[in-house]
Amino acid sequence: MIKIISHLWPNINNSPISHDEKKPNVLIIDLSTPNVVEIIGHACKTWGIFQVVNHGVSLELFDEVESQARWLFALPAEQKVKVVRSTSGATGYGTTRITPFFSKFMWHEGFTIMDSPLDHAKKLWPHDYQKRLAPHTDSLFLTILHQTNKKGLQILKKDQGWTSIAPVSNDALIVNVGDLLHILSNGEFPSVYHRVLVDQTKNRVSLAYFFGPQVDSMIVPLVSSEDNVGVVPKYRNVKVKEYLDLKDKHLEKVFSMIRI
Ligand SMILES: O=C(O)CCC(=O)C(=O)O
Ligand SMILES: [Fe+2]
Repeated sequence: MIKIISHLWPNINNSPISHDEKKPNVLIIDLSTPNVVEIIGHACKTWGIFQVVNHGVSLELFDEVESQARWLFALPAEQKVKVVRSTSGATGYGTTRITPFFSKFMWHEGFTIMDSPLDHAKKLWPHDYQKRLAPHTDSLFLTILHQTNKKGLQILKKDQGWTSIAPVSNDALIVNVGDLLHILSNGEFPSVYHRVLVDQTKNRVSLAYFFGPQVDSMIVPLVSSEDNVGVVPKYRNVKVKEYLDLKDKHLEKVFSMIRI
């Protein structure tokens, strides 16, 4: 599933939301390194988020995607709502899935593409916004993010509070662990809690690729390998669809509902 997200601001001079400038030593991983698998495993255990460089995706492709995204978001509202995502659907134009859990909508618009983005046409664009993307974990295995405005993404790091994560270069990708990998790894790779603050003076476009299994797959905590002798599963087996439905209803409480 791919989501293109935009925070487009009118030309106003409101003071920008301040961003935490702490420089975290989040791992920057060169994918051509020989022991890259171990390094990624370490990053998933310690941070749940890391950056990758030397991934083979060209800067030209990112530039092309960004200009297509800007063109898409600049379309008149009447045209965009023709592909509005239905309340139960995953694809099309609209707000984030976490929106129903917050009293205010997030100021952000997105196009999500899975099979066909041309799902249902229904006008439901909200009018009351908050100027950020609220704290959440991503639901699938891994999220791969490309951001054109380097500021805004923050993760909640134990003992450090909200910590900014900025890509090291224009073509660096940020990768973060999602809930299904958390369950699959029996909590060894915890899904990372993150949010996005938006600077009102700048447009922000981000491209998120959510990597996950088919919805009818069963997620089973991996405890049977040689390294895991004696380890008991912390979560019950759960079908992807069931997990996503539970999360839609209960958001963060979902882990406690499948915990053994
Ligand atoms: O825009 C970003 O940098 C992150 C977006 C995000 O967290 C999401 O879509 O789940
Ligand atoms: Fe996210």
